[in-house]
Amino acid sequence: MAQRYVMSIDQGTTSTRCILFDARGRLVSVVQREHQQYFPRPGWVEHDAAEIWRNLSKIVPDALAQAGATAEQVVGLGIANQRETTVLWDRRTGAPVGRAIVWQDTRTDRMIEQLEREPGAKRVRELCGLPLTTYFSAPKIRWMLDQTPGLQERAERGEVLFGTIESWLIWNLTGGLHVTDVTNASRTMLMNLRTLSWDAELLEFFDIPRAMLPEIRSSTEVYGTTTTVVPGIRIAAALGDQQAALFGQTCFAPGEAKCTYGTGSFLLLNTGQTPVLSKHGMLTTVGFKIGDEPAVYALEGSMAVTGSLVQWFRDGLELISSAPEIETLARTVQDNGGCYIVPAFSGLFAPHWHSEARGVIAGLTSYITKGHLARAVLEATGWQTREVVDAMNADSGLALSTLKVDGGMTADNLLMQFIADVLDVPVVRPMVAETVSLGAAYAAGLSVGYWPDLEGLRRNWHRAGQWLPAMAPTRRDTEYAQWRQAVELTFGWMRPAHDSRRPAGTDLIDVILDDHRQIEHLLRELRNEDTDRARVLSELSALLGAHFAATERILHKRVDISLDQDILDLEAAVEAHIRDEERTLLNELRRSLSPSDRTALGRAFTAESRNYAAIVRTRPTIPHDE
Ligand SMILES: Nc1ncnc2c1ncn2[C@@H]1O[C@H](COP(=O)(O)OP(=O)(O)O)[C@@H](O)[C@H]1O
Ligand SMILES: O=P(O)(O)OC[C@H](O)CO
Repeated sequence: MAQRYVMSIDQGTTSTRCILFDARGRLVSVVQREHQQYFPRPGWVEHDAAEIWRNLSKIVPDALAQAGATAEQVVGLGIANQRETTVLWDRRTGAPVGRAIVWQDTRTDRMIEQLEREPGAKRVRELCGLPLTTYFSAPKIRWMLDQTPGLQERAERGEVLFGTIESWLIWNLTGGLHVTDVTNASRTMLMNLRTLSWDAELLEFFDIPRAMLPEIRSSTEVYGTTTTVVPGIRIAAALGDQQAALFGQTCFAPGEAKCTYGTGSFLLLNTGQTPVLSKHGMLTTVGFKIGDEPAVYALEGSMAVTGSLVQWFRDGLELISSAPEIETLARTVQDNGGCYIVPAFSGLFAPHWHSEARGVIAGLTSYITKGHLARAVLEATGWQTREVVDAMNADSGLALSTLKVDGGMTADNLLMQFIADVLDVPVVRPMVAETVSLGAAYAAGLSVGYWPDLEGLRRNWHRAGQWLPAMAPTRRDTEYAQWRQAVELTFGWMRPAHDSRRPAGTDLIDVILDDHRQIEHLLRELRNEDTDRARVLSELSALLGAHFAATERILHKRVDISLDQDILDLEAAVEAHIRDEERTLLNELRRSLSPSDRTALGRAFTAESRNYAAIVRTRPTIPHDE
């Protein structure tokens, strides 16, 4: 009989991998393709979902060809994917709406500041287990719906669909099945952690139409069969990549944990069948759900920037030409020379969750060489792990006794030793380093009966590397204190919009767009019956007055909108003003103004708004309609 395989796809932040595994969990073939990273503005990160799909279409047949196998020999396909990254697409044509917004993207930081002030903000974490930050899908969806006129209405009619990457890939592979798995759904901020279904309160909070959302399914079940690329393969599992790694590391029992060190790093602890809400900055997430069995939950400590700091050292600073060279360079010195790098490139994730933080290099003196910087880069991953483990221990009431690791950075011995040193526990690495792919394969294999049970999978786990702690406690404590001091320096760098502390040099177009988004937000708030209308009307009145005054004085454009009119008429007039300005005036300004003019006018516009706010506090406000 012909050999049978499980196929897994790992759609990661930087590349997509297709791997065939045999029954003993051994790799039979591996094909990988990178996709382009788009950084259109500081803090923005985008992917082209169509490119990711094209890459997948190439690597799947290539992986089969490399193994000399046919589709009939594949018992099932498991998909693991970068989580949270948000794709919108047209149900009819299947074309993505703009680029996908990647999990690292911080463009919604101001929106988050505003949402935090909303009455329902406190409930969000209780319902979905996640803090309000730029990281998750809901604010990204909201941002996309706000950007394109008419998109919200189309989403309400179900003409525009949302999915995380596995959902997008399954849609394409099956010719239109719109599903997501429960682990990915648990990263959107829209799923209720206990009912495992979309939550009405959360949908209303973010104003996201239910019609655009996929159906939530288990992590292991046959969703459908591929109809394209290589037709006839059962899609038998899907998991977020970090949950897939938890599965691949066979952390099936409560108390078992792993940390995957890739672009970012993610430590997950299996907490069993009850969700544990963190008091120390961990996320509560779904670990996996096997068929009809109850879901298994996890606590997660997410570190946004770890391997990507090494990439920045290589590509941004050009101090090394390949990632492994960082270890060689770091070994040219004995220690970090007092230098710390806190890579808050996407704000700070666990356990701090400061969307407005930005990175620092602290402790610079003329003594510091690129060797010290290389050490500081690696140590940043170690210290971030320490912060996460401390928080995890505090939440679970247990002390982690060993850390199972995997991912690209585990090739770095100096780093692995440093992690063992700062955690003061052994660090162990399994034989198969491709744990994400292996986890997706395990889940798919279980789903179709290729592997009978979890115990059999456990027996496949073999230790390949171990690092034991060797750092003196006093050194550990002193350096940890310095790290924490450096972390504090990153807080509060980016200020929210409409905060009087907004930096004076803000770009004009951004200032106007910020005003528009804030005005729309207040109008939306007015439609909410539970809202404090008097407060919102007074905020809206102040903002409209300041915005119109600045538009007239700085842009010399007359605004014929009276604040003294019925709220419905005012709403229509304001919406027309926003539409008109964004279609015409802003594009003209983009074409005609130089960057320095934009900054100067942005400063003037902000100053004029503030001036108005200061002198017109007693001017008439929008009339109450009750
Ligand atoms: N020897 C090394 N030392 C430190 N970092 C490394 C080393 N080798 C690879 N990396 C980092 O690991 C990351 C790649 O790991 P991988 O698990 O493939 O990531 P992902 O799945 O997130 O794409 C890159 O960010 C790279 O900079
Ligand atoms: O694709 P990776 O390995 O960088 O993982 C990304 C995470 O899933 C983001 O939450």
